Amino acid sequence: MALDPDKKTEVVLLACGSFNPITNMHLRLFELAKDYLHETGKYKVIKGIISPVGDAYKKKGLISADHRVTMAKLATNNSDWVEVDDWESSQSEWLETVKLLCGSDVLESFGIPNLWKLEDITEIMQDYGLVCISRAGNSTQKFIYESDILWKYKNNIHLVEEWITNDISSTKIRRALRRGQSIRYLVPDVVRAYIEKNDLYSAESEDRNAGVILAPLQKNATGSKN
Ligand SMILES: Nc1ncnc2c1ncn2[C@@H]1O[C@H](COP(=O)(O)OP(=O)(O)OP(=O)(O)O)[C@@H](O)[C@H]1O
Ligand SMILES: O=C(O)c1ccc[n+]([C@@H]2O[C@H](COP(=O)([O-])O)[C@@H](O)[C@H]2O)c1
Repeated sequence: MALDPDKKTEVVLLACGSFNPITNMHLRLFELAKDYLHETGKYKVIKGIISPVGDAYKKKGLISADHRVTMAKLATNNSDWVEVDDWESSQSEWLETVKLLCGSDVLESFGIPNLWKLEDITEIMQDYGLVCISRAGNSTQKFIYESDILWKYKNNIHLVEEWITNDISSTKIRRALRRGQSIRYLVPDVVRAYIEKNDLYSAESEDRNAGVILAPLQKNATGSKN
């Protein structure tokens, strides 16, 4: 049977990360990627999934997965296509990522020695593809030219230039909170209320996992990775 050339490929977008806490920009990533893919005329985005990383990732300042998942769920409650999956966050071991929607800092992290397994990057690129939203100040295109593996699979990388630039990051949200500054209009109101009610971010919480080597690198150091 001949394939229908007008049939659009259905796409599920998966975003991994700490979401510590989730911000309006994380939610914008999905809208930007969906608009971009629809404008190509080839894809139909049917679902978006947010998968917060588990506590075993041990990134500095990472508060408990329970809180991070709850905030992500509150933030997506009124979305009709983006939802939160807590499977990854509830695993006792840190897990490798296999397909994704990401910001360009994550794409650039592919180049950090021993952080990602080469076979994982290859699988993501070859079998699933990647939608990358460029972050203000990042020259992602140049990075793709300079990386052999990214260059090889460049046709599977959808680079979305974010022309309404917005440099919100979770790090900046936590910093503002430590300084007693307002985070209103930077994260969804329900997330802001949850952070305040549970007094989630402080100088103490920022010190969590201080001095711990990130899980992927640690795995590598013990020889179980690569
Ligand atoms: N302003 C932004 N523009 C483009 N991508 C972003 C932006 N903020 C976050 N992302 C992307 O969202 C995903 C999840 O990010 P993560 O949870 O690490 O948040 P973050 O804001 O980057 O956190 P941190 O400040 O702690 O690094 C990653 O793919 C990251 O690149
Ligand atoms: O799969 C891997 O090898 C891998 C290596 C490094 C990072 N990751 C994922 O990338 C995400 C990075 O999140 P963050 O908050 O550190 O920017 C997080 O979801 C990690 O699990 C995944």
